[in-house]
Amino acid sequence: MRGLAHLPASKSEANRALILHALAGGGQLSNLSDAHDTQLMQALLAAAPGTDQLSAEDAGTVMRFLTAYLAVTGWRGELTGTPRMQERPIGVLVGALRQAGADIAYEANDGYPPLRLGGFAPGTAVAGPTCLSVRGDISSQYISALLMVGPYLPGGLELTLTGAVGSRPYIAMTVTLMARFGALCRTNADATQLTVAAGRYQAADYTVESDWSAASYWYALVALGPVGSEIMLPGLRRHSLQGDQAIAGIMAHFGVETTYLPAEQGVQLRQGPRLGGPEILRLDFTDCPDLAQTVAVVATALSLPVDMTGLESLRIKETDRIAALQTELAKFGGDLQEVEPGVFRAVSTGFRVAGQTVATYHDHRMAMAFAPLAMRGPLAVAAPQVVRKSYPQFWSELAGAGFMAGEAG
Ligand SMILES: O=C(O)C1=C[C@@H](OP(=O)(O)O)[C@@H](O)[C@H](O)C1
Ligand SMILES: C=C(OP(=O)(O)O)C(=O)O
Repeated sequence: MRGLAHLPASKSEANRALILHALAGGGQLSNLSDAHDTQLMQALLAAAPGTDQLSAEDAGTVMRFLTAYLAVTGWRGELTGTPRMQERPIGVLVGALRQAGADIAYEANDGYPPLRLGGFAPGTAVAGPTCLSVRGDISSQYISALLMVGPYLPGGLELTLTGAVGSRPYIAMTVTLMARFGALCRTNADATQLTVAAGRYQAADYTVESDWSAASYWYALVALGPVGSEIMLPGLRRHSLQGDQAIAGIMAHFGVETTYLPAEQGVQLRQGPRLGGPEILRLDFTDCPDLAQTVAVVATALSLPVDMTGLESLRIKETDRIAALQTELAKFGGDLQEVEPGVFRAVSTGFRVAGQTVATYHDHRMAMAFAPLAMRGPLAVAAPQVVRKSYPQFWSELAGAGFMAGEAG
């Protein structure tokens, strides 16, 4: 395996920075990637003033962050997405924005895109902040979207989170980036209430970090590769804003050692001894749902059973990722069953890689999570171009590392 792989920049950081930059009206953003979700956010922000028809395509962050941004900036028009996006819920966010004074209607099904935005008319005689309350167990993207427009709501925003809250590191990332652009966001002790001061963002420069979610596929390659496999990943930081940095700790269980290089040069991955542990490892993906597919594939391929929890949000992502994993793992002799409510056990039933074709369900992570199985035998990936959503160079980087990228016929 080649010694170095290039990662894309984080689409989560980039799409927040783009919204904050648009509201601030200045500053220099560096290391924006050519990932489609990032390119799309840039293109739609630029196009919005001159059009009344926008499509967020299949990009969750674009759909949710733009809904809030367009609402408070008084944009009028239709915001839609792919057929799959029209199945991904947005009712919690729309409900909150309506309460804040946004005119938003559903064009087809209640609670789902496409949306018709008809302007913003917040109350005027407000004493204190705009108080909104949202549940936190469907998508943290609603919360990030509301926080980012918080300074522009009358009196600022007091946001109460109810119930279980998933993907918390993404909320923390939002708060940190808002601070970079000069907005003050305070959190109470149990992190159920977030208060954003009214004001205006200030122009700021920001360099987007490389993407830890994308790094997870290189961790998988090292875990499944021959003894001595190693790879360097430039651009990853020890002090990351990304919750998917959790992959470093998770993959230690599968024998991948992470070394942070000096001066934030990146990380070096090396296959080493596996951490000892219980017979069946238990891992919680509540805070890092995008890592679940990578880990399910590695665990089954290595015959190291894992009980996976916190997978609830996987059903409403680019595809139903639990169903997709179950179908595709079964082709190789892997199994993912719900052994008790909310606990999915990933196990091998005689794992073998021998020319199977992986279906990808319009989901970049299905393609990239299964690709490392090439370390164990030949396989084909259907519709490989799905990777463009977050990691357009994935196949060329794999080829550079010694793999022949081949498309399924
Ligand atoms: O805010 C973000 O950048 C994201 C939040 C997560 O979504 P949920 O909050 O819906 O879990 C994650 O799965 C997605 O890829 C990116
Ligand atoms: C869930 C994802 O993206 P989004 O929700 O932004 O479409 C993802 O990239 O895994």
